[in-house]
Amino acid sequence: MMYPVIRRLLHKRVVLASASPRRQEILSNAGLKFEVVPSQFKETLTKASFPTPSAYAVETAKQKALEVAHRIYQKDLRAPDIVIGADTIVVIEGLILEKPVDRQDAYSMLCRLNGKEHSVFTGVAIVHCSSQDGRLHVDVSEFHEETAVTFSQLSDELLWDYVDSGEPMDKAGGYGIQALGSVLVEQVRGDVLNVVGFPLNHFCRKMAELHGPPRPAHRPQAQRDSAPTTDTSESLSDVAPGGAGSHRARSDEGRGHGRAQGGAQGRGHPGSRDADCDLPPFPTGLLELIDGFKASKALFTACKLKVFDLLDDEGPLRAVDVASKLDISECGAGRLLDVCVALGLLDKTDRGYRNTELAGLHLLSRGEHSLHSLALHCDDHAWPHVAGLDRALRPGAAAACSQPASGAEAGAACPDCSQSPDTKLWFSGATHGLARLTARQVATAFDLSRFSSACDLGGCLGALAPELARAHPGLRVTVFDLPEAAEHVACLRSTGRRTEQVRFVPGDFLKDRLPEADLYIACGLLRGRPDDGALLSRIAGSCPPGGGLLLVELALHEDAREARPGLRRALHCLLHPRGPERGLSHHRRLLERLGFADVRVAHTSDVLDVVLATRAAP
Ligand SMILES: Cc1cn([C@H]2C[C@H](O)[C@@H](COP(=O)(O)OP(=O)(O)OP(=O)(O)O)O2)c(=O)[nH]c1=O
Repeated sequence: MMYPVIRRLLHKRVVLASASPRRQEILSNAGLKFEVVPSQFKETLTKASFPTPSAYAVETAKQKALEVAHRIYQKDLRAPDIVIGADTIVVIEGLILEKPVDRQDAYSMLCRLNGKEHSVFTGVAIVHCSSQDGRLHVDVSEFHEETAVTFSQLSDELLWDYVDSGEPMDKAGGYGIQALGSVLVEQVRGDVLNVVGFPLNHFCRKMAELHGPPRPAHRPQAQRDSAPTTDTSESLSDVAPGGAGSHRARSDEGRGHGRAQGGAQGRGHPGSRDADCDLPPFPTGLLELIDGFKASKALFTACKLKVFDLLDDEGPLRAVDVASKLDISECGAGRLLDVCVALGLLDKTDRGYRNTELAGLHLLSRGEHSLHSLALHCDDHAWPHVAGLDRALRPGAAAACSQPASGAEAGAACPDCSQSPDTKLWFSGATHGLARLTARQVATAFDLSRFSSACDLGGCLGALAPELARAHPGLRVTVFDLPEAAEHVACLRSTGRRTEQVRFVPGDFLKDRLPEADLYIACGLLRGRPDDGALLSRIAGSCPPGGGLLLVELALHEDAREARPGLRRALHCLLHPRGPERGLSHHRRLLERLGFADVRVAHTSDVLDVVLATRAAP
């Protein structure tokens, strides 16, 4: 069972700004998918300046979360959707106790708590982030939860024994109720998870309030910020009778940050029912899925018309000007531009439409991180493929692709595979922006310091080599690709990137002798290639014992429970009904058969998986 509101967050980039293993465990157990980025905020706020201890905890939680949100934004130039911060304090007789600084301090704290009741407060900050005008925009929601804990009367000896266990040191008030510290506790009133560091129940209610569809007008909204109430299941339900209008209202509240970055944001929960009118939960997420193809097509069309280029050059522009400059109808232009606004790709101002930061970064036809060609590729190749999906799934259409690959026409190696959108994608140049966006993650996915030379087969469109050189200053990188690919590497030279470590060697990795190296890199070369074993065996033949092979592939991830990677892989397989299913286990088996050992995997992003294998001694 998963809280509906947690399910709604599965497609958002959620970050927990905490190093606390307890908080991580509580949120993981609830099914939330999140990244952990511990906060570097120094907990030095002046306690006396806060009207209440809880206000101090809430402010500390907020500062923790904001520090992480700003750090991520500075690093990625992309706002995460949600950053969660928390701070737990113990309060006895008005005195705030945080983590003990040493054993004596821990003992003193425990003595204060001995035989008495105290309060544990956890302040929580939920920071919704978006990027506006090139700056991070935050919308902070906060709350606190209080739990009363009573200690038994305990002997000095027991308290010292407990201090000597080491448990108190990283915990507010010097005890951990979830472990050995439970022997100290006689009574708890309230949410015990709040004591352990995170008030999950209150968090879910708060999130339901923030992310749930508006409740029907005839049922007044319950007061949510009070202590835990008994209507938990009701308040967490997805129920929102109404129709499409209810979703619209949610977007209008300004909670649409990251609209263009995720997929369905919630799914109907068949288990919960509105007791009053016996309607099923309103399937907001499902309707978003049903409409998803229209959103994609609008984005593709705007890219094809170069709307974003035009607005970058001349914006802000009104619909009438966009229409005349692109030679489309005024009414059509207005509608397309408004859809782009709703998708978070354009802003509508008094002076006309202009690109959002997301569109400016990724949807112009030029630019280092442009995904424009990827969008065009999806429109031209993946779209017709998806449109014919029902035919491809019919019996008889599922025979495994068995034609051998030949020569350097990698994308056209097999007629069936050549029709597969993702295979073409790697070879069409459409992934240039994607390759650039992911190159750093790939280059740093593993410690490669034991290698002195690397050979990037196929060159990965010139994107990976400079990142490898940057991340591993001792590594010489050879890009081995067809002569016509030399321009990719040459153009890096003109951009002044670190290139003294990088050289280009022309050749066909399917036919020619591979340049010597102790690390071979095959980026996007295997997927859709029926003879992937033959290519890997060529590499194995050149790789010295102790040498490595770095494989980078789309959607190898086999764990369908992982929301985004799982979905990506499932969609990939669906689009390749005639291709063999090749996930991590296939590659692992193949590599081991070819004499590679210690096969390790890094899931670098939602998009790529990186595998590092070491050539065993013969
Ligand atoms: C009272 C009590 C606290 N604690 C923990 C919860 C918190 O992790 C910790 C209080 O310290 P915090 O400063 O709230 O959190 P933290 O330093 O562990 O992590 P971060 O600042 O990165 O978010 O005490 C228990 O684990 N059990 C308990 O019974």
